[in-house]
Amino acid sequence: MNFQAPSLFHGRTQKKRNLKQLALPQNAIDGNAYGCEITTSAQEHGSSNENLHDMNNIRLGSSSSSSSGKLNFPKNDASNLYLRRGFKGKIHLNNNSALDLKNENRNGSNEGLGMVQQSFVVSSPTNSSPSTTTSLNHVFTPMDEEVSVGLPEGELSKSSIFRNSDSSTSGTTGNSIKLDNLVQLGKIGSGNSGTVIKALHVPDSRIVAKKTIPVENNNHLVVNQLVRELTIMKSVHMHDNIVSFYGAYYTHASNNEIIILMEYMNCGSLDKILSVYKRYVARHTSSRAVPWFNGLVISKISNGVLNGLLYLYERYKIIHRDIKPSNVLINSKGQVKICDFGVSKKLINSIADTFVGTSTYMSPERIQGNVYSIKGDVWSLGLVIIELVTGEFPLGGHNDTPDGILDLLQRIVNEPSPKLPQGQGYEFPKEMIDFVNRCCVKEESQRSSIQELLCHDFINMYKSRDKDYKHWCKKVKVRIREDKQIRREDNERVKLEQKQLEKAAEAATTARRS
Ligand SMILES: Nc1ncnc2c1ncn2[C@@H]1O[C@H](COP(=O)(O)OP(=O)(O)OP(=O)(O)O)[C@@H](O)[C@H]1O
Repeated sequence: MNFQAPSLFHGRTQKKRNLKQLALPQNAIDGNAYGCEITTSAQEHGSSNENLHDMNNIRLGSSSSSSSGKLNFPKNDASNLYLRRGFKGKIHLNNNSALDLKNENRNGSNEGLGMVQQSFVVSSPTNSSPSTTTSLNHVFTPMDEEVSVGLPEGELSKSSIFRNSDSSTSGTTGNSIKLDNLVQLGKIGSGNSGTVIKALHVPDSRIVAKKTIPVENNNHLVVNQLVRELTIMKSVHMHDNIVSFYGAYYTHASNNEIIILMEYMNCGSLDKILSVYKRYVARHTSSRAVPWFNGLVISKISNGVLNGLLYLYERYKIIHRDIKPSNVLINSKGQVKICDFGVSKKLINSIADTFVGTSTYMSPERIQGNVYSIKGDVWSLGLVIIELVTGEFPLGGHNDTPDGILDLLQRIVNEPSPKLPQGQGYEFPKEMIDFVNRCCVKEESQRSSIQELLCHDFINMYKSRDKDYKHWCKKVKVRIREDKQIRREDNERVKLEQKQLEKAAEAATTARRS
């Protein structure tokens, strides 16, 4: 493979976190479909190679003796390289070329080691043909060029919708994001309407979530309706409990798709956290795992969701209509935010299509086609809380799976209101039990309003516990990372075992033939 020494340091130093970006040209690393391998050696300044392969992150250089090691990259679009201050060494690419790495202290000494992060990009080579290019433009996987939606005359033009929100009450999101300036970091998840990936916005080192919604058959009706709804989303100013919207784009790729850029929430959605918790419990069967979703956490989540809903309604008359665990996001700063409001699901999928598995958080009045108010979202919140603390969707779990959507819908309408379980090892504060009961009232007019719930004792009793909740979020973040690592290792093990089995089968066939 041809390789030219790249301009390693892609300028920017983040002041706050002392981050620098290190960019390798796309083809600098001759990776294969499964990633690439880098050999490192740290011989100078007495740095040793810690070889801490932490997800996409590699940490180099700890304290004393010199050493070297191999680092295998999984198939990633980007990775981080952490160099301790004072680290000096070489990074050997598997094409026999080497890059010098230096991270000297200002005084050039090795004292006061501090972590400095260098990010570089290892693009998964879709086109593995060698290239000599060193242009930084080639480092970043270029996205499709955004194009006009082709709205009918008089409708919103590209410029009015396909830019990020400009100003807000609590600050500004600043410049618009260009898709070309994004580097994909990996898939976060996918839902009924599309796929969400994590991406790095290179100019300001901001991590964003990029949601792609395919629009089948160039359906202009759908596109135009989405554009109208995205316009509403764009107009929503920043709020502590609403995921910030950075922009929306319509692209002509192999298929047409709408791209929505939004704030990345680093602990993910409640459904994901619940899954991580379940796996954590399964791995710690011997020691009784402390429930993650305790009174404090549920109170803070409820408070965040209710405040977000109230803001959307009072300021914009928006009713969310789709409160469910995957639409409530958390970050390690202790923030709770709701997402996915405003984009009409019915345009993308019918109710039956959106019904996956055994859950729907729709209120009885909505199912029955009655007038739907913001209290429908209160019902959904009640179900979300029950699901978080029991680990099961309340109207369909515990080995009592409904027979399809019609059975589930009739359960919601005809069966008694869902409640928090009592006994069987469950213990909840009485305030929490009352709170959930007030959310899960089937008769809409009897159900508590958002304002009433925000004044409930269950919300007030944890008001002064922000610090504890923040601590919880940080811990959850660590557990998510551990879970990812364990699952990655498990996958690798399974792959290896499969390979070994295939080899053994091949050897047996060869032996039989001969
Ligand atoms: N801004 C974000 N930050 C971090 N993770 C996100 C963000 N937005 C979405 N996700 C994650 O991506 C997953 C997929 O989101 P998406 O909105 O496509 O579908 P969904 O909400 O799960 O289902 P549906 O399409 O039915 O609404 C979510 O479950 C969530 O875990």
